[in-house]
Amino acid sequence: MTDQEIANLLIGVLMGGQHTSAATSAWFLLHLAERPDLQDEIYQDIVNLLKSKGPNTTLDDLSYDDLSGLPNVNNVIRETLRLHMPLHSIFRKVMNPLLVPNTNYVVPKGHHVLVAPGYSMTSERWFPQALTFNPHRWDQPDADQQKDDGTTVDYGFGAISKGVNSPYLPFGGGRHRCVGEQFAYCQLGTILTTYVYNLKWSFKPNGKLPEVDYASMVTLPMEPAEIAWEKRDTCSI
Ligand code: HEM
Repeated sequence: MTDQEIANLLIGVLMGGQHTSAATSAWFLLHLAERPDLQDEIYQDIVNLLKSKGPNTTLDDLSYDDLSGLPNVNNVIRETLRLHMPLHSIFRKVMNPLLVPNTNYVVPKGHHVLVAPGYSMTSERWFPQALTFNPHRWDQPDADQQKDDGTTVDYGFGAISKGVNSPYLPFGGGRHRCVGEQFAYCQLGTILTTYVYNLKWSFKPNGKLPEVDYASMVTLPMEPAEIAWEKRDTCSI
């Protein structure tokens, strides 16, 4: 591999792996600032999980597998990614003349096409009350009305769905689908669990959910995006 290729790959992993998770964390903190009820639900889930693992269990004792026992944590991440897919545009180079379905248009070889899954992820057609932050919509595992045929493929980083015809595609689809999805859920779940177990938060007086900055490379909140913290009894930071 050349130095240029190594540098390109590192930029891909660092950009793809850091900015995306940072943006998602910012958005779930901001949405939860409006929803103390959801913070408390997650807090109660964590307390129950720690109790179930025996006396004196702390957050540090939790493992990767334990995150699957915190459904509200995963649902908050899933819902945040629905409303705020960090990479709003996905590009593909057309390798063979491409007929646009149900039309006479053909995209010539060598051109690029752009896909914006945020369109279907915020469409009423697929998600009732689409612009409302409602993690509980994911209590139904098929809330994305996945039209998947159930087949999976393993490109070397674990089996993933082959399907690209779901309206919910925050990690893209096909051959260049995100390789970091599982890592991202682990990282984001750890961040959210740590925040909720230690702190409660809300907007400052007159504060509100900020607008989206679509001009930034990943969809970040516009400034000001400030919240006020309060320590919980279980705070250890
Ligand atoms: C919330 C977190 C993340 C989101 C929403 C996300 C989203 C995406 C999307 C939309 C793509 C493009 C897929 C396509 O073109 O179809 C992608 C590709 C990629 N992601 Fe992620 N990503 C996240 C986290 C991560 C993490 C944590 C890593 C690495 C540790 C990572 C590594 C990559 C890489 C290397 C690619 C390029 C794959 C390829 O071209 O074959 N991502 N990601």
